[in-house]
Amino acid sequence: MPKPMTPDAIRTAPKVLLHDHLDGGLRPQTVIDLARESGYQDLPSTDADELATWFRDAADSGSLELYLETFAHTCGVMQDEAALIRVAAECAEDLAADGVVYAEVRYAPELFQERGLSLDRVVTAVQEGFRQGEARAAEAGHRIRIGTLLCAMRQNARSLEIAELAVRYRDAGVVGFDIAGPEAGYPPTRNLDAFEYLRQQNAHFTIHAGEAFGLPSIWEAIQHCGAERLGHGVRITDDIKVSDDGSVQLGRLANYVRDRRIPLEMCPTSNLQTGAAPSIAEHPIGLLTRLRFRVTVNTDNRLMSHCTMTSEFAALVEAFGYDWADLQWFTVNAMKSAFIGFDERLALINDVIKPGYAALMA
Ligand SMILES: O=c1[nH]cnc2c1ncn2[C@H]1C[C@H](O)[C@@H](CO)O1
Ligand SMILES: [Zn+2]
Repeated sequence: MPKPMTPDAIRTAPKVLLHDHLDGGLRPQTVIDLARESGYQDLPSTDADELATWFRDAADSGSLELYLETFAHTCGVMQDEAALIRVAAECAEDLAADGVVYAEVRYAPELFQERGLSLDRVVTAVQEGFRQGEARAAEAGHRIRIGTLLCAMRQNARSLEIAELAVRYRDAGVVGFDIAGPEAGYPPTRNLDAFEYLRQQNAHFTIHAGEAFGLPSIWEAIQHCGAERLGHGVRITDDIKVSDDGSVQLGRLANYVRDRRIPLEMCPTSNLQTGAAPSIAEHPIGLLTRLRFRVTVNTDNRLMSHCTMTSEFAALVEAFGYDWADLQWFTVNAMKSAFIGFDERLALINDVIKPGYAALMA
């Protein structure tokens, strides 16, 4: 008999997370502690429950630009190495306790320089934090492997410098690059020199595209910049026509994305908050999964969206009736799409993911 798909059972299932922001996943109490230690004065509350609610409500804004304003408070308290180490270590512990076995966690090093940290010190501090968190998680009986993605902020025009940083630390835990921040008005082609450099270095990158802006953003990300994956990519449905009789027609870009198996890093709850989708039940993930795009499920920002991988999976199970085989499919899709090497991905699929789901389905 398959195990009933309760949140507790889903938590025990091996999960893979490709799109999670370090500065969007702090524990509320940690934000408060770090603010006190560093003298940060601007927090809207110093009560952990109240602060958690504030982040969720403020992020529930209906626009990506307003959603992004909440990061001033998390970045505001992450301006020294001790804070970065603590946040990264807790991130690893929290993901591991949620049953995540492999995660790619991203952040923008340029946002942590308000008190003079160099980019290199930011990266080494975060890597040290992940190392500590992985070790503490292992002691608690949860194995997790974390790879890091470095983001450049679209509005800041420092992408080549950050791409070089990502390549410099590729053998020290950094597995790829991304651009994040406001999408409308900042097309990915503004960063062509960075993407060109990364391709020449055989380095991996994804691009936030098709979240707050539509098909041109996705097309540029893939065809001009060479993105291997799409952050969100929900608006690819603008190129898919569903007729009243249920028949479906894909445009050329949607066909390309599906044919090339370009991974979509979908983040359902985050999309409700920024207005990219009206509800989980109406989220494009339902259609894209039915059409067998390479869909992956992600958290984006666990603090702002008040979510975990378990709660995202549980919400999809409730809305679409997915079973364990579907959750395994999302997980294997994500593992296949990760930026670590083929041997490691294969080992995680065969030794961890498949046996984990087999036990739940038996
Ligand atoms: O969903 C998002 N779209 C674009 N940018 C985002 C999203 N979530 C977080 N960010 C930004 C805010 C963070 O400060 C930055 C790096 O993690 O990335
Ligand atoms: Zn994101």
